[in-house]
Amino acid sequence: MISIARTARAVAVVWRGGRTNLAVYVLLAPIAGALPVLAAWLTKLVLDRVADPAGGAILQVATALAIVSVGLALVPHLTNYLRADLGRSAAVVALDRLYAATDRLTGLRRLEEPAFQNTLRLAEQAGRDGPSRCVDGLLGMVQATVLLTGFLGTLVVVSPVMAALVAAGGVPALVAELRLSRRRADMLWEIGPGERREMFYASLLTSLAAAKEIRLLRLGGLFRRRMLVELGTANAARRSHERREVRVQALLAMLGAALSGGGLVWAVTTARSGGLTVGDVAVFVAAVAGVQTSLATLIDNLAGIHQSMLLLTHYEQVVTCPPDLPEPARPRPVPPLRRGIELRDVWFRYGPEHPWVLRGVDLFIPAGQAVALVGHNGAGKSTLVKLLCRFYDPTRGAILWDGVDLRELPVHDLRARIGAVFQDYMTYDLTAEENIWLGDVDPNGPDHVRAEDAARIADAARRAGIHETIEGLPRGYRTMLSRVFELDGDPADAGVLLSGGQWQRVAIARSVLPEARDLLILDEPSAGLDAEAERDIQLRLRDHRAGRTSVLISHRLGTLRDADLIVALSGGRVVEAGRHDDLLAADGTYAALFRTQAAGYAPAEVEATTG
Ligand SMILES: Nc1ncnc2c1ncn2[C@@H]1O[C@H](COP(=O)(O)OP(=O)(O)OP(=O)(O)O)[C@@H](O)[C@H]1O
Repeated sequence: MISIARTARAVAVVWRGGRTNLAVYVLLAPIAGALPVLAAWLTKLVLDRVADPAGGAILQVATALAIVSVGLALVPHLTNYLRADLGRSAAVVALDRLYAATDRLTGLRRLEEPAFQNTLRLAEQAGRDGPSRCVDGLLGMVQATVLLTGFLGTLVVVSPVMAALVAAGGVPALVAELRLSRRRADMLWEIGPGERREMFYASLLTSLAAAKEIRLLRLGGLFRRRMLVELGTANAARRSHERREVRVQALLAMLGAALSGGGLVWAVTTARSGGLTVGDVAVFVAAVAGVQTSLATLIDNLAGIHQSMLLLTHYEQVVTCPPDLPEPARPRPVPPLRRGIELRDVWFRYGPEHPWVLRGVDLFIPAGQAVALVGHNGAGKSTLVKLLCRFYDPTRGAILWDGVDLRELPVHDLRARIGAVFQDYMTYDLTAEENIWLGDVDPNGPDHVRAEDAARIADAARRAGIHETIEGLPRGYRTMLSRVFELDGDPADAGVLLSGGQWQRVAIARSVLPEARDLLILDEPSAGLDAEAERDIQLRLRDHRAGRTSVLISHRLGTLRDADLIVALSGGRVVEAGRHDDLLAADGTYAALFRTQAAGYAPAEVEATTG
C-alpha cells in the first residue's frame, strides 16, 4: 500500500528540486479546488436573481463570477507550468542520487545480475518522474478533496439522499482503481526483461560499433525481427492490461451516468412542482458533476500515487542498496607497495551456480618485479587481475598487499595505486586529450582538462607511442575520437576514428598517465599491434615499468620472456612458475605453449618476437 515514509521521501526530493515552485503549487491546489464550487454558487445566485429581480443586487454577483472565471481560466495553466518545472528539477535530484548510488557499487557482481539490471531500469524510470508524480498525486488529491467537500456540501443542502448515493458510487471505483494500479506495476515488472532485450536489439541496429558485423553478416533483419517480437510481447501485455482498464472504467462510468441521470430527473421533477428554483437545479447539476469528477480525480490520483510508490520501491532499492563489496570496519591507509602482493589459497567462482575459475591459487608478486600470467583461453588470467583490483572478493582465501588483506583497505585508495589496461578497454567518444586524461581524474577537481595537464598528457602519449599520430589529427589533441559526436556541437567538426592498434596505444597512454601507480596491470595490451609496433611498445613500457610492479598477460609469449617471473595457470591452479629459460628447460606447460606458438611463425619472425 501507500507508505507514508516513502511519500515523505518523494516530497523531500521535489522540495529539494524547487522550494518556491513547490510552495506556490501547494497554495494553488486548494484554490483550484475551491474555484469551481464558488463559480457554481455564484451562477446559482445570478440565475435566481435573473428569475427574481427582487432577490437582490445582480451586478456585484455577476462581477464576482467574472473574476472567479478568470481565476478558473488561469490557474490550470500556472499549475501545468509548475508541475512540469518541478518534474524536471525533481528528476535532476532523483537521478543524481540514483547514479551516485550505482557509483557506490565498487564491485562488478551486482551489475552482472540480470535481476538488478531490471530493477535499475525501473529505478531510472521512477527516478525521472516518480517523486514529482507522487507530489502531483498528493496535490491533485488536495484539490479534489476541496472540490469534493464543496460540491458534496452543496448536494447535502439540495438533497442529502442524492449526496449519499453519489458518494457511495465512488467506493467501487476506489477499490477497482487501486487493484488496477497494482496490476499495472506487476505488468511493468514482468515485461521489464523483454523491454531490455528490445532495447538491446534496437541499439544493435543503430550502433556504430556493431555496424560492420551487422552489415557483413546481414544480421539487420534478424535483430529487427527479434526486436519486433519483444516489442510485440510487451505491447500485448500492455494492451491486455489497458483492455481490462477500459472494461472496468466503462462499468464505473455507466454507474456514474446512471446516478447523475437519475439525479437530473429528480431535480427537474422537483423544480416543476416548485420544490427547487432554477438556480437550485443549476447548482445541483454542477454539484453532481463536480462530486463525480472530484471523486474520479481523487481515485485517479490515489491510484497514481500507489503506482508511483510501487515503482519508487525499485528506485529506493537501488538508492539504498548496500555496498556489494564489504567496507573495512577500520580502514587502513594503503601504503606504497614495498614487499609484494600475495595470493594465499585463492578460490574464486562468479557465483554459486558457476564453476570454479580459480582453485587454490598461491602466488607471490614481488614488489618491483614483472610477473607474467600465461595459460589457455579461459584459464582465469583476467579473473585473477580483476581480483587484484578488487572488483570481486575471493570466494575463499585472501589477497594480501604487503601482508594486509585487500578487504581491509579502502577500495578507492587501493585502486589509486593500480594502473591497468584491460583486454576490453574502453574507447570513449571524447577528444584524444580527454581519452588520456581520464586515466588520472581528480574526483574533487575540475570536470575538464586543465591547460597545465597538456604536458603530462603528451608525455603519456609519447610513452605509448601515439603522440605523433595525435598531433597529426585535424585538431591535434582536441580532435574528437568519435563519429557519433562532433566537437562542441559543430557539425563541421566531426571527429576521426582510430585504428585498433592506435586505440590500444591511447588506452595504454591512459594507464601510464598517473605517475604514482605501484602496480601496473597489462591484460593483452598489444594484441592489436603489429610485430614491429608491439616491440616498440614493449620497449617503451619496459622503461615505464622499471622499478614498478607489473602483471602482464599476453598470448604472444615472446613478449613475456623478459618477465622476472612467468606463471602458468591451468585448471584454476598455478602449474608452473619461473623464468623463461628455467621453464623451457623444465619442458612443462609453458614450454609446450611456447614451442607450439613459435612453430606457427616463420623462423625470422620467431627471432623478431622472441628475441
Ligand atoms: N563475469 C563473468 N561471469 C561469469 N563467468 C565469467 C565471467 N568472466 C569470466 N568468466 C568465466 O571465467 C573463466 C575464466 O575467464 P577469464 O577471462 O579469467 O580467462 P582468461 O584466462 O583471461 O582467458 P583469455 O585468455 O581468453 O582472455 C571463463 O570460463 C569465463 O567464462
